[in-house]
Amino acid sequence: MTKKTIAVLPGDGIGPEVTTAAINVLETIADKYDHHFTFQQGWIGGSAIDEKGDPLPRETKEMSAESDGILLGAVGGPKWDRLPGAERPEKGLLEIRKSLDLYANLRPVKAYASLIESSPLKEAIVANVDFLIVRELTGGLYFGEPKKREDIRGETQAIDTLLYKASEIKRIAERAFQAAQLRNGKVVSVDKANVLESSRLWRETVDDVHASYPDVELEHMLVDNAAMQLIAQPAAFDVMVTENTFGDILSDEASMLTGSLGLLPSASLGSTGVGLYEPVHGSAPDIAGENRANPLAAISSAAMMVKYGFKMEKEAEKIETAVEKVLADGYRTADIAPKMEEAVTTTEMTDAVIKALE
Ligand SMILES: NC(=O)c1ccc[n+]([C@@H]2O[C@H](COP(=O)([O-])OP(=O)(O)OC[C@H]3O[C@@H](n4cnc5c(N)ncnc54)[C@H](O)[C@@H]3O)[C@@H](O)[C@H]2O)c1
Ligand SMILES: CC(C)[C@H](C(=O)O)[C@@H](O)C(=O)O
Ligand SMILES: [Mg+2]
Repeated sequence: MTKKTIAVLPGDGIGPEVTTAAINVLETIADKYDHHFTFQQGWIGGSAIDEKGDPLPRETKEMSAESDGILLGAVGGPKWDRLPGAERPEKGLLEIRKSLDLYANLRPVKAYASLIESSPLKEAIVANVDFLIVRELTGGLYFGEPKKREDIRGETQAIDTLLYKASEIKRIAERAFQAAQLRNGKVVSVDKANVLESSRLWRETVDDVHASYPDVELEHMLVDNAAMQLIAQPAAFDVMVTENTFGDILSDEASMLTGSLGLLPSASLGSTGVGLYEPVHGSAPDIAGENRANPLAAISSAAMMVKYGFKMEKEAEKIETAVEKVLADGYRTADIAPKMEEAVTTTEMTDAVIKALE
């Protein structure tokens, strides 16, 4: 019996609904394969501000650091939108990523065959889409200093700093080349090297790292072109590596190649051993509390946890196959349902996945 302690940080909006779904799936897996998973809940985001006065309370940070893996829902919502940057729910998420040095955010983008075949969404969904976005997660505009507002001659101005050290670029490039070696051997590095100094360093560093991976093909692409190529020929991508902000935007764009943002999982990995697993989507305040959210992104994030965090390959595959099966069987939450009246709820979709695991 393998024992694992999982820190569960549901957060805000649909976060609690989709993390509950993922926990139910993980409990089924534990029963089936004779593992023992202990779940410890912690506050993060807006609900943590309300309960503890801090978007990342110390106890959440400590519990997460000591866990074997962190399962996160989403943070944020209109209730906290007017708070200053340093006090916002999103600050809790950025702080946990930074404090655990989770610099490599893996965001797989894969179209399910059954969604292409059986859904009127088929024009949006593109066959053969199967690539991995490797997003740098602890640098760039999100963290660079100075980051502040100031009054200059009676006018307010705001500064964010896009800063990258060569060492930060090197380690994420290494992750991308290694991922490509396990896939189809092709990396596209996305930057804005025609304008940004940080991107010119990015490009040079990626080229330097590439010298150690001669078996991997490398192409550099400007981010505006990449945004277009993702739509024009998405099946041509294998691994895309990019900086924090570009990766955030391009992954939401890429989600629509699969039909919905509610399908995309992610793993944030770093140097400390503990990983954080969360859907790419946010707290979806427009559907929160309605049992309408698609839980598959969170469930697939749980699959990434058992695969990357616990090295349980067959358990991960079991979850992935169950997700494929429920889609092939026609289960559709509202975001992917051809007709609203045919949509299943979050809990019905979760129950279908659990049934498919048995
Ligand atoms: N990792 C995170 O915690 C995270 C990620 C993105 C946004 N956010 C936060 O979430 C809040 C809302 O942001 P937003 O509205 O721009 O983005 P969002 O991702 O929450 O929602 C965008 C759209 O996608 C839909 N959607 C998202 N997830 C879905 C799911 N699982 N099933 C069905 N539909 C889904 C929503 O209903 C909405 O229409 C903001 O406060 C933002 O900062 C948090
Ligand atoms: C909520 C926000 C800070 C976060 C990000 O930009 O990293 C989110 O959009 C994501 O994609 O995880
Ligand atoms: Mg995002």
